[in-house]
Amino acid sequence: MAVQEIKVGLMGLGTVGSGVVRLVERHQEDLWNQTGCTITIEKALVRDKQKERAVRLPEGVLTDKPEELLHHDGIDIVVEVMGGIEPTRGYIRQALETGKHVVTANKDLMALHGAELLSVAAKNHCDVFYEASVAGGIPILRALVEGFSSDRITRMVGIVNGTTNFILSEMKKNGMAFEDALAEAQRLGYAEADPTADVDGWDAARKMAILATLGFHTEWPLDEVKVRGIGDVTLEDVRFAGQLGYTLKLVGIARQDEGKVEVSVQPALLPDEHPLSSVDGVYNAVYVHGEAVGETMFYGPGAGELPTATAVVSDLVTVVKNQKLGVNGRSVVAPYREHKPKAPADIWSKHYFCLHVADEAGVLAGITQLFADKGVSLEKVLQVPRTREQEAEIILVTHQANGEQLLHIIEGLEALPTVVRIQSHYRVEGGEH
Ligand SMILES: NC(=O)C1=CN([C@@H]2O[C@H](COP(=O)(O)OP(=O)(O)OC[C@H]3O[C@@H](n4cnc5c(N)ncnc54)[C@H](OP(=O)(O)O)[C@@H]3O)[C@@H](O)[C@H]2O)C=CC1
Ligand SMILES: N[C@@H](CC=O)C(=O)O
Ligand code: NA
Repeated sequence: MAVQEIKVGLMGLGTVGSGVVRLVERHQEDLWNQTGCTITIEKALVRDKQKERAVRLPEGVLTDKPEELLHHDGIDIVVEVMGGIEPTRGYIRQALETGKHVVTANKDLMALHGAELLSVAAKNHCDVFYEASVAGGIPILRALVEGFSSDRITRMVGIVNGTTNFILSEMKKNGMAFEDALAEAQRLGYAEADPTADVDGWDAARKMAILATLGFHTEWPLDEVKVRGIGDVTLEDVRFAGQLGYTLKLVGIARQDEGKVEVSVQPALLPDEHPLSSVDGVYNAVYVHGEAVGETMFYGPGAGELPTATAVVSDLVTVVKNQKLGVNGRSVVAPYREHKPKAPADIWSKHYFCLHVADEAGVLAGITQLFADKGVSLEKVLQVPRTREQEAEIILVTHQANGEQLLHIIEGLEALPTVVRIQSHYRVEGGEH
C-alpha cells in the first residue's frame, strides 16, 4: 500500500512555528505509526525570508508569498502560528474556502472571530482545531469538549497566561522588579509580540472567552469578559498578600450558577493552600468543577516553543485521523445554551482592601461601621501604623459580598474623610475550595 504524504502549509516560523518544525521532524516515526501518513512541511510563510532562523528547512520551502501556500493544491492542512487578526483571518478563510483544514494557536482570532471561522469550516467540511490557543501545552480544550461531554461544568478558574504568572512568581520569590521579569519573559519567548496583551490581561481574557464558550456551551464574546491586568500590582502588594497567607495571581474566573454566567480576569489573592497558588513561572493550570465529576485540575506549561508545538501537532494528528475516517468538519458542537450574563448582585466573592488612612483615633471603627452598614462582614482586619507619613495602613478581608455591595463599599470608602486612598483592592478567590 502506498504511504500517504500529508503536506502542511505552515504560516509563521517564530517561536511556535520552529517548535512545530522540530516536533514534526523528531517525531516522524511516531506520527507515522499513529496516522499511517508521513507529514511534511511543504511551505512555511514568513515576513522576512532573510532573517536568521532557529530551524533549517529545505530549499524552496520558505516563502514570503501567502498565495504560494494558499493556492497550493497539494497542501491539505494549514497550520497558522503567525498570530494577529488581519491578514491572518483572511488567510484562514481562504484556506477553508478551498478545502484546507486549519490548526491555529491564535487565541486573539478565535476569541473574536471563532464562530465565523467555525461556520466557514463547517460549510466546507473542514476541521478547525485550536488547542494551543488556551494554556499552551495543556490539552484543556480536548478535555472540555470530549472528557467533560457527559457533565455540566459549573466553574473554571485558571492561570492561563504564562508571562504574567512568570512575572508575579519572580516578584514573589526573588523580589524581581516588574520590568526585569517582563524582559526575561520576552527573552524566553513567552510574551506576545505586543506584551501589553499579556500584562493588561487581554491574552488571558481571550482564553477565558474560549473556555467559557466551550465549557458552558454558550457563546461568550470577548467584550463581556471583565478584565483587569497586573500593571498596577506592586512588590508591596505581593509581599503583604504573602504575609496574610495569600498568593497574588492573575486568574481567569468563569462561573455558572443557575444558568447565569460570569467571566472575568483579574489579579486575585488565593489562599496559599489553594492548588493554584503553587503554580509558578510559565506554568498554567485550569481548575474545572463539574456537577458530576466534582473538582479536577489541569497543569502544565502555558507557553514556550516545544510545549505549545505539542498542542499544535496533536491537532494536526487529529485532522489526519479525521481524514482517514472521512469525518472532517463534523466534530464541532455549536453553542446551544441561552446566553445569560450574571447581574452584579449575582456575583459573590471575598475582597481584600489595603487602605491608607489618617493615623488618628476612631478611624478603624468608622470603616468597620461602613462595611456593617452595607451588610458585609469582615474576616480579617489589620492595622499597621506609619507615623512617618502621618498615615496608617489598614488591611481588610471581607466575607462574601456581591458586586452591588462592593460598589457601595468603594463609594463609601472614597467618601470617608479619614480614608486618604484605597491603596489596593483585590478579589479573594478560592476560599470555598
Ligand atoms: N509563544 C508562545 O509561547 C505561544 C504563542 N501562541 C500563539 O501562537 C502564535 C505565534 O506566536 P509566536 O510563535 O510566539 O510568534 P512569533 O512572533 O515568534 O512568530 C510569528 C511568525 O509569524 C510570521 N508572521 C507574522 N506576521 C506575518 C505576516 N503578516 N505575513 C507572514 N508572516 C508573518 C513571522 O515572520 P518573521 O519571522 O519573518 O517575522 C514569524 O515567523 C500567536 O498567535 C501566539 O499568540 C500560543 C501559545 C503559546
Ligand atoms: N503570551 C502567552 C503565550 C501563550 O498563550 C502567555 O504568556 O501565556
Ligand atoms: Na492547550
